[in-house]
Amino acid sequence: MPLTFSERPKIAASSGPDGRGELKIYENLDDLATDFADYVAQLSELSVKERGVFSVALSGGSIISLMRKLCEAPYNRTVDWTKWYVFWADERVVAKNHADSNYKLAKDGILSKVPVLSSHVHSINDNLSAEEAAEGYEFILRQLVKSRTVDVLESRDCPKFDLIILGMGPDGHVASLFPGHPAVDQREDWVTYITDSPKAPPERITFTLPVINSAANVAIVVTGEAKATAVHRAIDAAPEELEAAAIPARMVQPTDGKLVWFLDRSAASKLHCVPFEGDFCA
Ligand SMILES: O=C(O)[C@H](O)[C@@H](O)[C@H](O)[C@H](O)COP(=O)(O)O
Repeated sequence: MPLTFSERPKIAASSGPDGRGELKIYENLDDLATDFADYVAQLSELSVKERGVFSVALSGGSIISLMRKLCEAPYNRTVDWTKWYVFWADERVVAKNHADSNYKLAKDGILSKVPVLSSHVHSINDNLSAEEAAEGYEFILRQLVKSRTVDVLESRDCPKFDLIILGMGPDGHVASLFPGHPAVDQREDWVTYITDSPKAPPERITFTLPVINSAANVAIVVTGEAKATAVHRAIDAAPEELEAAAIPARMVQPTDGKLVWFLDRSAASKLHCVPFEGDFCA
């Protein structure tokens, strides 16, 4: 049996300044992946117990490989996968079997290895333009909110996912919300699109910030030295340190949900709010 959640070696677990989430920092990727699997499995169990479903939105990139432990014992047996409803916080507008597809990445990495029901996996229609794909995805979401498959944030007309899992780029983008891009300021639509992504491929659909910030839980999973500056700017840079446009990762502040950062030591190396001496394990 794996170590219990609190026994597993973390370097530090603390809360970011101004309540900007809980920080979990790990010496290595294996410890991060193990704890992350535990975190997702616990949220799934809680959501299924409370609502009978677990609605989760994935991103692309390295988070899928960091979710690999969910496909192994004990999670492949203990998680009630048939209650999962899977969405994408962002998706590239390419064919679903294209190497750039986040759907393909998740299917190959996780969904083909666990008994999630294919009818519960909601990928974009890959025969449409970016604009049409975003409209179509939002339509599906609105239907599932009506059926309460995806809960709704009472205070706002917004879907309330049980968990949204985000990666972050070295520029501080999350999902396909890039610094300075008008999509970051979209407050009406639930899903928008871009055709000029600075990260290839150019055409993508993406959840807007109101949807991300309406989630019951948001996990941002970031590893590697290349992202350390963006992690600092997102979590504990003083406002005067930031250029005009706050980076999108800093704008992830769930309305009444919980934000947790899963970081390896390299990605956390420029944080000022977490000294590395001693063990902050909770
Ligand atoms: O479609 C995408 O590209 C992603 O959703 C994007 O937001 C990704 O999560 C980050 O760029 C981090 O990617 P890495 O973890 O692979 O660096």
